Amino acid sequence: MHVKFCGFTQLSDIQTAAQLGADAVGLVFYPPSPRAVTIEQAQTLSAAVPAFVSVVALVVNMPKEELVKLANDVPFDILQFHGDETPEQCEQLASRVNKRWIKALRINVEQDTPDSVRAQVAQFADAGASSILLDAYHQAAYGGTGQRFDWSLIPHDSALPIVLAGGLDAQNVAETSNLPIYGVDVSGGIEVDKGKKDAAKMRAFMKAVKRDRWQNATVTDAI
Ligand SMILES: O=C(O)c1ccccc1N[C@@H]1O[C@H](COP(=O)(O)O)[C@@H](O)[C@H]1O
Repeated sequence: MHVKFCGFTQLSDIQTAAQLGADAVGLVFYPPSPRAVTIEQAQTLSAAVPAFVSVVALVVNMPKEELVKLANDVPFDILQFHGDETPEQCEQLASRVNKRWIKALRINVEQDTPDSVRAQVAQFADAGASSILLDAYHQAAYGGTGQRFDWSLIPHDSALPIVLAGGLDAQNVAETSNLPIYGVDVSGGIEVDKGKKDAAKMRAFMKAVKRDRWQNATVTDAI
């Protein structure tokens, strides 16, 4: 199980996340978010991330010119499109800045089914996404709402590895162990305040994921 911690604004928090073994750390480039960072903040934060930890730039409907400037100014590894971007837009924007990308789909329990989610994933797979992130739909926010969705809507035979997000924390992450997912992503569940992470919550989250991972490991996994 891979772990992404998202929404960093403070240097000590991102250093702690890396020390705890997070696979990826996310920076939010969406000004309305309470977790948004400036280019200058992002430069400082990304410079503190060691080798083998990926820096993810989360954007929401960001115009091309702004994205080009972001990619020029901030070293990051992966783009996370978390808005209304179509597969074609994601493909064009990501290729313009030469980055791998993942797309967040916001699951609406009133409308979505495993088949409709699978079909959307296939479209983003065709467009070149590396992974799909599934988050809860909220009518007033693009993400970071702390809300879960009905996990039975996660398709089993997805065309892309699935990262689960939305309302995860150290208490509930073990419940994800039998889901058909590649990783988990958390923001609010490791915070004391929006954008301010809590070292104890990050540690508890990692322990819960890794404990569960090794309890369920097969011999092949463990090699
Ligand atoms: O964190 C934000 O403020 C945010 C704003 C706009 C889009 C996405 C955002 N966060 C992402 O939302 C999911 C779930 O967050 P949570 O764990 O439920 O708080 C996660 O990918 C965040 O990175």
